[in-house]
Amino acid sequence: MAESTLDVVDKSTAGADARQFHIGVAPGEVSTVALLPGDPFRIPLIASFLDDVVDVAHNREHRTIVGVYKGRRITATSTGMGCPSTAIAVEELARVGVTSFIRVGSSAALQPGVAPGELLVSEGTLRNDGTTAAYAHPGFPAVPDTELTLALARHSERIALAAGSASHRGISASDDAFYAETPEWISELNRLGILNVEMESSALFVVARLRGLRAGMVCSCSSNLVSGMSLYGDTHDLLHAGWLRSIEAALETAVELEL
Ligand SMILES: O=P(O)(O)O[C@H]1O[C@H](CO)[C@@H](O)[C@H]1O
Ligand SMILES: O=c1cc[nH]c(=O)[nH]1
Repeated sequence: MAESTLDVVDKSTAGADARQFHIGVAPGEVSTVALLPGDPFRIPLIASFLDDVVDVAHNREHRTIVGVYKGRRITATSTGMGCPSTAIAVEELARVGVTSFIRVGSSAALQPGVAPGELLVSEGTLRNDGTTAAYAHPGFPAVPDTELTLALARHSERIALAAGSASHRGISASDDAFYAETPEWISELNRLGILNVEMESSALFVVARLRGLRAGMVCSCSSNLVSGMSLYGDTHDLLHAGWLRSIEAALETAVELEL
């Protein structure tokens, strides 16, 4: 057989020290901790908590800013929706210097008694996504950093209670297909005691673990899939208030743990 003339790229190292292809950020432009909303239009909400905000980059769904909260440099980058773009954002942010990640998202509740705008802190995620299958054995757990999660849960509860709201913690699920969440699937997740469903934490937790990074997630409840609520739009003001509380909890965690 003829010798191969291919010079196959190794993506684990290629371009690692350059301006990153998707997020458009170069090494040194960001801090060691990043807050990760899904939606780029939520970046200004995070900016409203920060001083000395600098717009770093905005490419595709990934908008990045850096600012200062209580003396600590904080980055915020939007992941876009779903595990594929989240894995890319985490990989590329790690290459430019981020070591800790806190997702501040929206998520639907799967247990009765959880209302829109309440906070949901993840203790682990059921991996119903395709992206992490490319990274790890199906039995590999998607788990956040323990110390980060305990601090995040404590700040979330304090901030939510002070606002007359509530914070919950439990196991999350990440789905790929928002509109393929059938009543049967929602019932099964509920039966397993899963607290909430969203679309990014599986990739965040698995990639972070495999790369030796720290990660956690706090979401604002957007709706409750087992309480007969079907209209997402009606809950927007409550969802928005929960986003603000989740951002404050993530920032306080970053300061306390010096992330
Ligand atoms: O509001 P974000 O953070 O994007 O999170 C949730 O909202 C999107 C679905 O509506 C998915 O990305 C899901 O995870
Ligand atoms: O996956 C998701 C995320 C938010 N809300 C849902 O109903 N499903």
